[in-house]
Amino acid sequence: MKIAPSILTADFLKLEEEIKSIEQESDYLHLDVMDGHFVPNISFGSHVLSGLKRITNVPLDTHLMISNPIDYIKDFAGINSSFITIHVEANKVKETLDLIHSYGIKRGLSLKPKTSIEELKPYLSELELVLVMSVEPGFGGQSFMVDQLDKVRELVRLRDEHHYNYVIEIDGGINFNTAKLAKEAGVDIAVAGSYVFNAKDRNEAIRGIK
Ligand SMILES: O=C(CO)[C@@H](O)[C@H](O)COP(=O)(O)O
Ligand SMILES: [Fe+2]
Repeated sequence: MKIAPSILTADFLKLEEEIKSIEQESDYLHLDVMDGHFVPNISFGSHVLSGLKRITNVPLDTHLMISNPIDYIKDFAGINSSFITIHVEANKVKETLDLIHSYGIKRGLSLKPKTSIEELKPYLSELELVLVMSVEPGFGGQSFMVDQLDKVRELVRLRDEHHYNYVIEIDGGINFNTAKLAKEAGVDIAVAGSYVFNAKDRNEAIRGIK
């Protein structure tokens, strides 16, 4: 299982140093973009992220928790992210996924804990990533919702049955114990924010999860 530390819990006054402190063991850098409308919190936008590629070779994994992602895909395409993930509860899902694809970026689709997997089904054949939220989106440091692993198991089943190409990512409340459950359910990439950034030895924490 790959690990994508979320920089949401990093100290933004020394972001470069913070990224250097985890990049040795990180498979992706997970970037949580929040608009204060789709979720009750505001984080950062493409301008803040635009220099990341100059300071790290770790591939970027962008998670857009915004209501109208179509208006911002051009800006986020400019940061050179490997994946851009939008939410199925956002506006203009199909058009936005097509736009992400037109930039040669891998398309991700996420769902909130209360959203049924049925909502994803029309899009699964065209996705490179499905992101299962294991907390209510908006904040780091929440507890893992173990019932969301049923969605992971169903996504594995659907992928096998229809030969889909997506990887399965899980996001929220990942730590040493919950990562094991995620791996057993079939997760390919686990996002870990507070567990990594609050650890004394961050690379050791990531190695521990792996
Ligand atoms: O997308 C989100 C929250 O909305 C996540 O990526 C969190 O930032 C993960 O933080 P932890 O739950 O691991 O602290
Ligand atoms: Fe996230």
